[in-house]
Amino acid sequence: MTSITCRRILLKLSGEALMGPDAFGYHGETLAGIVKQIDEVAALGVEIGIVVGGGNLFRGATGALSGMDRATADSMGMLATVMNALALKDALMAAGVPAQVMTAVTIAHVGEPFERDAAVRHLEAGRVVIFGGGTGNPFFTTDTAAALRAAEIGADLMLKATKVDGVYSADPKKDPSATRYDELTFDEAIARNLGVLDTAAFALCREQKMPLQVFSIFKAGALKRIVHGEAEGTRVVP
Ligand SMILES: Nc1ncnc2c1ncn2[C@@H]1O[C@H](COP(=O)(O)OP(=O)(O)OP(=O)(O)O)[C@@H](O)[C@H]1O
Ligand SMILES: O=c1ccn([C@@H]2O[C@H](COP(=O)(O)O)[C@@H](O)[C@H]2O)c(=O)[nH]1
Repeated sequence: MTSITCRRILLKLSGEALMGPDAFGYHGETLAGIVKQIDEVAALGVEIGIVVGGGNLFRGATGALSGMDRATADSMGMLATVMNALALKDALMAAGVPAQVMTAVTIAHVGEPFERDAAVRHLEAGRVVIFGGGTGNPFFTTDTAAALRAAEIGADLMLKATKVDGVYSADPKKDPSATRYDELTFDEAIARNLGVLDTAAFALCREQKMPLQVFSIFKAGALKRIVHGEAEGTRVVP
């Protein structure tokens, strides 16, 4: 196999991916498959930060649609991502992978409050750091939180692990004629309004010259192939 192309990565993990074929919550077998992929890469010595979404539990926009105050609904969404961070930490620890949860919203006894230097120390000590609570601010998403944490920890690469196998010309779940890109630029992704990542997250990656790889977390061994520099999903480049 080829040599490792990154030293430190930030993995944005879809919350919805954690529910596998179910309609809500966590699917044990799917979670185990994700943990296996993270373990494979951690075993190579790659430092791994993770931002996990909340789509398997709650999204603020859904709460707002049913009449909730948006900022309150977003706080609930952020708490959902903390729950996912704890579920992921538990599954990683059970598999023997050291992991630490850090939260953007302070919740005593649940995880450490996010602090950049401490996060880097955990990474250097070989712990997977799971960032819960998004950015800590309403009206944002975990995509933007991922781009932010990737920049803060000095990641070489941001990865978006999701349910589709890359960036398409349109949402492949809605348009079966959509075609997948192997590579495109941030300028192209923003100009074409490609909805796989929010525009704020695309823009932050572009500004920070942070390459992004979008891939399906359901493909066994995909994460390992990416850190070995092999083609997988779509690469978005500055
Ligand atoms: N141009 C596109 N290319 C690929 N996927 C797209 C595109 N436009 C929209 N999507 C949709 O974006 C989804 C992934 O992003 P989304 O933010 O909805 O979920 P997520 O990152 O999986 O987070 P969570 O489930 O935690 O909210 C895909 O499942 C896909 O249906
Ligand atoms: O910085 C953030 C990140 C997230 N939220 C809220 O959490 C949910 C779940 O996150 P997803 O990115 O949609 O998976 C999101 O819908 C927001 O309600 C937030 O407020 N701020």
